[in-house]
Amino acid sequence: MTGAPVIVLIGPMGVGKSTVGRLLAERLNVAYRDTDDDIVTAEGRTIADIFVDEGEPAFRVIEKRAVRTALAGHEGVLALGGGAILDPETRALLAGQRVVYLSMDVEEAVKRTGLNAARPLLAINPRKQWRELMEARRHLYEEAATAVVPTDGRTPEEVTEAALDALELKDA
Ligand SMILES: Nc1ncnc2c1ncn2[C@@H]1O[C@H](COP(=O)(O)OP(=O)(O)OP(=O)(O)O)[C@@H](O)[C@H]1O
Ligand SMILES: O=C(O)C1=C[C@@H](O)[C@@H](O)[C@H](O)C1
Ligand SMILES: [Mg+2]
Repeated sequence: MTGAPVIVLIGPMGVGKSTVGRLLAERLNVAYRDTDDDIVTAEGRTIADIFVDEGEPAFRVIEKRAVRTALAGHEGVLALGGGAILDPETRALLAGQRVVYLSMDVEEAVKRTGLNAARPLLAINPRKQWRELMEARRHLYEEAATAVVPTDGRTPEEVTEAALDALELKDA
């Protein structure tokens, strides 16, 4: 019998979920886990390859399963893929969890993600794509969040401290 993750990180591609997630895990002395990594390991191929081979809807089915498994089996810090909150069952599972939404503005997003082909949803015209994704998703991130932590102009260490403060886990 395992409990829930101590923190679930959500937010858009490149906002720093992996970077901050590892720092939070170190601070809290727990393990870090990332559902994108779980999917790559289980499938034996990259996320970009899954998108190309099977399309986004098939990826979302795989992702939903990976998120459910990780929420039930991981007690450390858990980062979800940027689009995981699109799924209503995933959002229902997040209710009652300690969820941190890491946010940033579009210019910061372009700086952090660049033109990286590993992010298939930002492969063409990343600034426009990112704006459109956020229009569709911002309210979902906000609704799922226990705490919103802006990352613009903050180092990963500062974001980590802000998240611990927001969750009142500073002395944990
Ligand atoms: N607070 C920060 N300030 C500046 N750069 C940052 C910050 N946090 C992360 N980065 C940089 O931004 C990039 C994306 O960070 P990271 O991979 O942690 O984001 P992510 O949310 O896990 O992205 P992904 O969508 O790939 O899962 C990396 O190059 C990282 O070093
Ligand atoms: O925002 C998204 O829809 C995605 C984010 C990444 O974490 C990956 O899960 C994938 O590239 C899709
Ligand atoms: Mg990541």
